[in-house]
Amino acid sequence: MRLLKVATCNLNQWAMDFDCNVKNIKESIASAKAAGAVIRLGPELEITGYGCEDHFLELDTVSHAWECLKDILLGGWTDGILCSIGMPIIKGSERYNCQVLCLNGKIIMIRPKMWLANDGNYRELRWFTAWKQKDLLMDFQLPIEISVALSQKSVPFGYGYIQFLDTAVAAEVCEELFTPIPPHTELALNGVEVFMNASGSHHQLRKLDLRLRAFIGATHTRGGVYMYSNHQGCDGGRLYYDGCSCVVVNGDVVAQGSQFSLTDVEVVVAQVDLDAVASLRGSISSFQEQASCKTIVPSVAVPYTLCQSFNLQMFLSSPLKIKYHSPEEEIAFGPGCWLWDYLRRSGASGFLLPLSGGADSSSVAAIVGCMCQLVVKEIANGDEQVKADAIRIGNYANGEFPTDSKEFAKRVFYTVYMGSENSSEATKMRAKALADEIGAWHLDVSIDGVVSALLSLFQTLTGKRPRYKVDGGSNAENLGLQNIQARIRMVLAFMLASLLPWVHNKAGFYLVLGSSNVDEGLRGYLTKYDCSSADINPIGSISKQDLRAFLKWAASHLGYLSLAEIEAAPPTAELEPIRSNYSQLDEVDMGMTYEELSVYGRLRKIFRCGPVSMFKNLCFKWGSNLTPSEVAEKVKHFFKYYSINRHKMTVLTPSYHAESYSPEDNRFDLRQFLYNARWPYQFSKIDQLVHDLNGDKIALGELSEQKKAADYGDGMGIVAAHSGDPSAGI
Ligand SMILES: Nc1ncnc2c1ncn2[C@@H]1O[C@H](COP(=O)(O)OP(=O)(O)OC[C@H]2O[C@@H]([n+]3cccc(C(=O)O)c3)[C@H](O)[C@@H]2O)[C@@H](O)[C@H]1O
Ligand SMILES: Nc1ncnc2c1ncn2[C@@H]1O[C@H](COP(=O)(O)OP(=O)(O)OP(=O)(O)O)[C@@H](O)[C@H]1O
Ligand SMILES: NC(=O)CC[C@H](N)C(=O)O
Repeated sequence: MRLLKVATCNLNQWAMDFDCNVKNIKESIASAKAAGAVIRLGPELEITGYGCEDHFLELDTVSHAWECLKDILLGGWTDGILCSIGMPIIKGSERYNCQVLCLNGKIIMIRPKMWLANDGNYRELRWFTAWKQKDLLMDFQLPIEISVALSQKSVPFGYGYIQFLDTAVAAEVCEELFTPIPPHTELALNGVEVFMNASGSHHQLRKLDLRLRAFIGATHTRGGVYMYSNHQGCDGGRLYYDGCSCVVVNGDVVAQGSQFSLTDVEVVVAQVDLDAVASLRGSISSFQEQASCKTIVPSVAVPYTLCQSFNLQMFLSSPLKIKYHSPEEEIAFGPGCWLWDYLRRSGASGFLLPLSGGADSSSVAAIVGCMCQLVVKEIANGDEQVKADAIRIGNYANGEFPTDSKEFAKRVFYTVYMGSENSSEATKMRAKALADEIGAWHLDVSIDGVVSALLSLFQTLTGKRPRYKVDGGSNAENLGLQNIQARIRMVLAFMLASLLPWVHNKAGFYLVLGSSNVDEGLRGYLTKYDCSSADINPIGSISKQDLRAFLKWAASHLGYLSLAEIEAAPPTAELEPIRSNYSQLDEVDMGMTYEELSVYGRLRKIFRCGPVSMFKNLCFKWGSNLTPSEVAEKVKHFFKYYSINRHKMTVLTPSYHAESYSPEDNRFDLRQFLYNARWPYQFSKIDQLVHDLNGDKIALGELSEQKKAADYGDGMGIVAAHSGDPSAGI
């Protein structure tokens, strides 16, 4: 037997905070050593943080990373343990995203990333060059200060592996695993038994399965130990890196770290027998045949052993049942942890939420409640960092700290219901009931006085007073009157967030939380700079469908029972007067259902459909219920409003990124914001297709009743917990 103890980790790094990052790296190495591990893997670009973005272009960032690495190496941290540490490195005139492999105070190899992540949220090609010299390791002269400090002049740089006396180990960096020809295939044929994947991978609902399938696939038929390390937390942007560090042996997960956690450093250890890898490889004839004619990958020989021989002090890690969170849990915990990082790092004293008693703002309130529950739980588990942050933010004194989530919420969470003459008693009561259940400091104010003051000012200026549509007003008057309410709420929210702490003798400010969901953004069913224009928004890329499922789940699992009633109520903006024969409803106003919006959103973004191909796809999808001309009307209606309102995406509140169909304009869904909203060329093509189809419906026999229900019904909502959408990318 060749027994090997390995450690990987989830680290909560913060882009550009070198002190925080080095502290976490050292702590993870110390825990790995304490557990007896001889390999320690950390996440991609862990010294700088993954999300430095254009800071990678600054030479300072690269030189600070070297300084930190020098500190780690001179501090004896790498004595007796192979450490893979991620940082940017400039070689000649190019900058590479590298794994620096260190042992006993020396750098033994530098492995630059060969296939960069450059789609969706990723723009690595903007900052790094991909390493392309695959057939040789080059000699890299270390920067002079490092060279002097380490008494080491140069190091092998490039693609290759490390040949120890008893095994071979190689790095495969994040995206490389997900390429059509991943490096581990030929590395395995070259005898590499341990793969170290350092990653910077963000959370997306239902994505974990895609990752795990890749680790399992990499080692199931070709054998190997696959180590995965990831960041965990908000490192300064819209993404939440969701940990899940793990170790997989020959296709079995034998150690799995958390996906969502408030802990800064989590080390995951596994004890494996490398003879199990050799044995599997030896039993597969095709593996042997391909290995015998492999392309030779360069290697660095290190005369050092990593393994122990058979002994009973070291038991073997056995296969685990993989833990997946349901999408509802993902919505609670991902944004909940992201909010905590944002709060503790922003210097704010809490959150303020305009709480309408509707589904969206109530979801945000529940997520903040979940955050408070997580904080109390983590403190009870003994996390000193969470405790120190909570004491500071919650303003505790005399050795007190949070032990009850409602008590903690009262200190860090204000909710405010801002009613107008158009608000109903029902939403007002729901808002109050929910705030009480969470423990928030709740306020209830009427904004009618401010609205009428503004209208009087307008009347003095123009001599006219607008009327609602139900009272005989025009569309423009109706919209104007609605938007005054929405925008006054925004002004009031920011005023309260900055002044309420002062009223309560607390220092600092509160962050205003926004609550528009992804579908409203896509359709533009929100007022520009309304109450949803906030500092940050935890649900901005989550669909209404998923939020409703979340509310049902949260009612029982977070213990906020009033959410069940909130979920059951029809969504309404309550911006127009309620009359016996009229009450404003979202889906009527929008001219489409939230379910349909989810379908349009996915087709537009994930399947990259323009109007014509969306029409064709929907003819198949909905064709048994709708004629082509009905489908055409729906598609045109959607594209008209999408394009009229696209400008609103440019000022969207920064939101947690949770969905691959997010329309977020600033970083993710890059499109113009001035359109010809009549789409004359595309719409006339659709008209021609409708004409050619001559009113045909899709042949009914071709669709089973079950499929029809799934496609037109709730088939686009929350699906099985871990059925990742392969087309969504990883
Ligand atoms: N192409 C373009 N490029 C840049 N900016 C453009 C623009 N077209 C209009 N604009 C600007 O945008 C303004 C129109 O947008 P906006 O002010 O949003 O106004 P608008 O879209 O006309 O109205 C807001 C809609 O959101 C609905 N709503 C639903 C639910 C909740 C809430 C809420 O607020 O709580 C609101 C409300 O019922 C109404 O139908 C124009 O007055 C103009 O200033
Ligand atoms: N009466 C209100 N008091 C406080 N905030 C409000 C009020 N009405 C609306 N808002 C704020 O404006 C946002 C947008 O309103 P909108 O009606 O779209 O959402 P909602 O009421 O939370 O949910 P739903 O869309 O399910 O009705 C809300 O999420 C909320 O933050
Ligand atoms: N940092 C990366 O290479 C990201 C890879 C991949 N797109 C992921 O999300 O996991």
